[in-house]
Amino acid sequence: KGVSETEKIKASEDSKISAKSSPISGGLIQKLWPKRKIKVSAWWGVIRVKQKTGGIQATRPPAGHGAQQPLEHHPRRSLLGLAKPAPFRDIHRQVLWAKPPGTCNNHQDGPRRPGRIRGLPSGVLSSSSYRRRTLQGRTSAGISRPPHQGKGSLLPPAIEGAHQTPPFHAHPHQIRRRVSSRVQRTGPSILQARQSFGQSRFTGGGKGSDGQSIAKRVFAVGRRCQQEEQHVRISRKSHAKGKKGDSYRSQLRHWRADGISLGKDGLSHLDYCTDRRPTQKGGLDMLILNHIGYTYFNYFDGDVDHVRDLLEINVLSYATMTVAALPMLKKSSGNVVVVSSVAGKVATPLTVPYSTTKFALDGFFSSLRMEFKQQNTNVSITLCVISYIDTDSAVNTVAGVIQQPAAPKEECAFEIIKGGALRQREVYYQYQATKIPLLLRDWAPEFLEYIMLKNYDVTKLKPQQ
Ligand SMILES: NC(=O)C1=CN([C@@H]2O[C@H](COP(=O)(O)OP(=O)(O)OC[C@H]3O[C@@H](n4cnc5c(N)ncnc54)[C@H](OP(=O)(O)O)[C@@H]3O)[C@@H](O)[C@H]2O)C=CC1
Ligand SMILES: CC(C)CCC[C@@H](C)[C@H]1CC[C@H]2[C@@H]3C(=O)C=C4C[C@@H](O)CC[C@]4(C)[C@H]3CC[C@]12C
Repeated sequence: KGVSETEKIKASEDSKISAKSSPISGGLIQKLWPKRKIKVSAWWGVIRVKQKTGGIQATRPPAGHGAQQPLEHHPRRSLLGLAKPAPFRDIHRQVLWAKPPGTCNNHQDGPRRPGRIRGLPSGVLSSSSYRRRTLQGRTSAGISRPPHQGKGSLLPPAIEGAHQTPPFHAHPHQIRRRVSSRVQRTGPSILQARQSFGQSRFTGGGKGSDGQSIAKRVFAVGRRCQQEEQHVRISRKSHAKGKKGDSYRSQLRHWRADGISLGKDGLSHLDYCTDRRPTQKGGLDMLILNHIGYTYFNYFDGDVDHVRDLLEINVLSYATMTVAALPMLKKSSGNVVVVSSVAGKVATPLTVPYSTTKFALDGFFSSLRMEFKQQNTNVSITLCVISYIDTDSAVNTVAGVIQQPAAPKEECAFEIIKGGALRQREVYYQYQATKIPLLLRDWAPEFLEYIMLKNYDVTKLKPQQ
C-alpha cells in the first residue's frame, strides 16, 4: 500500500510538471501514457514529447511508429507550409528563375512557374534529365557553367557565339532545340523582307543594319536545321527502312531561307510571294518584316507627304505582304515577326513620322492577332519592341543627341528570331530599356516624359535640310 502511495505521489508530481509545460495537451497525454515519464509541450500545432530520463528530444511518432523524425518532414509541418524546400527544388528554382546579367527576358505573356517555360513543351524543363543537367552544371560557387560547346555540337559558330551570355533564363539548349524543332517540323522556310534590290543577297546588310544580322541568323538556323535533318534522316532510315527517311528528305528538299526584294515603293515585288511561291509545298514558317523607309531625326517639319510615304513603306507593305503570305503561313502554322520599336509604343520626340508608322503597326497586327484567335487561325504574330540598336544608320542619325548607349544588333537579331520561333506575342529588347518605359507609359506618363526629355541633348541636332 505504502509503495503504491509513493507511486501516486510521483505520478501526481509528473502530471504537475506536464500540466505546467503544456496546459492544453499535457493532461490528455498523461492520461494516455500515465506510466511513462514524459514532458509534453505543444508548439506550432506539433506535439513534441520530451523524454525526461534520456533528455532526448523527439517528435511524437504517429501511432505505431517509434522512429525519430526530423521536424521538417513532419506531415503537419508540411501542411502548414512550414516545411523547408527540398534542396534540389531550391536549386532548380534558382536556375530557372535566375536571369543572367545583361540578358533579356521576354516572358510577358503569362506568369512564370517553375518547371514550365511558356512556348516550350511542358515536359522539357521539368524532366529529370534537364534537372540533373542543370544541377551538374552548377559550380561550387553556385553559378551555372557555360553550356556545352564541345565537338559534338551541331551548331554553327554564328549561333554558338550567342551562348556566351544566354539571353534567356531557360537553358540555352532548350531554346535552340525549340527553335530548330519548330523550323524542322514543316521543312524550314523563313522569309525575310529583303531590304533592297537584287535577288541574291540580303542587302541592307551591306550597311550593317539589323537586316543583315537577321539574315545571318536565319541562315545559321537554316544550316543547322539542315544538318540536324540529315542526322535524323540517316538514323531513322537505318531503323525504319527508308520510309520515314524519304519524308525527311522530301522536307529537306523544300528547306530554304529566302528573301524578298521589295523595290523602291516597298510593294512592287510582292508577286514573289504569290506567284513564285518558293516554299509552297512546305508552307511558310516565318515571315520577318523588318525594313523601314528613310526618315529624319529632328523636329517635325510639317511635311505630311513624307508621313504618307513612310506609312506606305513601313506599314502598308507589311500588311500587304502578310495578306499575300497568309495562305502559306496557314499551311504550316507559321509566324509573322513584325520589327517595331519602343518609339512605336511610347511617344518619343524627334521621330514624328517614324513613330506614326510604328504605332500603326501595333494597331494593325495586335488587332489581327486577336482576330486570328477568334477564327482559330494558327498563325502567330510577334511584335518586336526594340530599343536603340547600334546599326550604322541609327548611330549616324542619332549621334550625340541621345545619351543612352546602343544595344548590339547581333543579340537583337537573335532575340527577334527566337521570339518568333517561340511564338511570343511581343519581344522586348533590351528588356529594361523597353519594359520600364512601357510600364511608366500608363502609370506615370509625366514622369516618363521628364526622363525622356532629360535623355536628349537637342543642341547636338544636325541642321534640318
Ligand atoms: N536601329 C535602331 O535603333 C532601331 C531599329 N528598329 C527597327 O529595326 C528595323 C531595322 O532597322 P535598321 O536596321 O536600323 O534600319 P536600316 O535603316 O539600317 O535598314 C533599313 C533597310 O530598309 C531598306 N529599305 C529602305 N527603303 C525601302 C523600301 N522602300 N523598300 C524596301 N526596303 C527598303 C533599306 O534597304 P537599302 O539598304 O537597300 O536602302 C535598309 O536596308 C526597323 O524596322 C526599325 O524600325 C527599332 C528600334 C531601334
Ligand atoms: C526611355 C527612353 C530613354 C527611351 C528612348 C529611346 C529612343 C532614344 C530610341 C528608341 C527607338 C529609337 C529609334 C528607332 O526605333 C529607329 C530609328 C530609325 C533609324 O533609321 C534612325 C534612328 C531611329 C529614329 C531611332 C532613334 C532613337 C530611338 C527613338
